[in-house]
Amino acid sequence: MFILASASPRRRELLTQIGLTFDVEVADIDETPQLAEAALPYVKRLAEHKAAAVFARHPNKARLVVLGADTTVLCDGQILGKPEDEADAARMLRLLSGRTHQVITGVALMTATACQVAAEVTEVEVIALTDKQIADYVATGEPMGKAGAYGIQGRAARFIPRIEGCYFNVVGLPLARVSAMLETIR
Ligand SMILES: Cc1cn([C@H]2C[C@H](O)[C@@H](COP(=O)(O)OP(=O)(O)OP(=O)(O)O)O2)c(=O)[nH]c1=O
Repeated sequence: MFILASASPRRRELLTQIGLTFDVEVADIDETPQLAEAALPYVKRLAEHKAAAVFARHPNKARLVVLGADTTVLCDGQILGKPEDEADAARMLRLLSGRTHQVITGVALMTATACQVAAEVTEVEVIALTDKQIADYVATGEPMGKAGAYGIQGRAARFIPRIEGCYFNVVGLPLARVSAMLETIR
């Protein structure tokens, strides 16, 4: 049995895109970074925590495979999670404006015998945004529920001239990496 431990509709769509069938269960864990925790260990810890929370719920673990993931944005040393409200979204977008940041997704694949954990980094360039562009974008509602307050797969595509690395990693799952991890257990 393969379970995606995530509430993210993007992750569901991405896994479906590569032809996988799976169940979905939401882990719902505390995503607060620890004091002075760096971004890579942070996303790996959360991915593993999400996978472990769902794994623990199942009595029959012998054939259970659970995938947990966490996406965060790192800009100028600051970890940007999902915005709390519209003002927070605008603050994040002002920070991202006119510079390159990293989108980091941690993934954890848990079975009864092992837990593989990895993190993938994609560099994302954002054009210089005007106050009006930021206000108009925030008003669409798209930033809510997304790390760094934008969706590259949505309207924010027009603010992103180039990326370096895996596109799907920015949307929420590094598909080639996840697929390679799954190959090792099949
Ligand atoms: C940067 C970026 C993030 N995102 C999304 C992917 C993730 O859903 C979200 C980051 O939040 P996460 O905490 O990684 O995931 P989630 O809360 O949506 O779901 P769960 O914790 O249950 O797995 O941001 C985009 O959709 N597009 C983007 O361009």
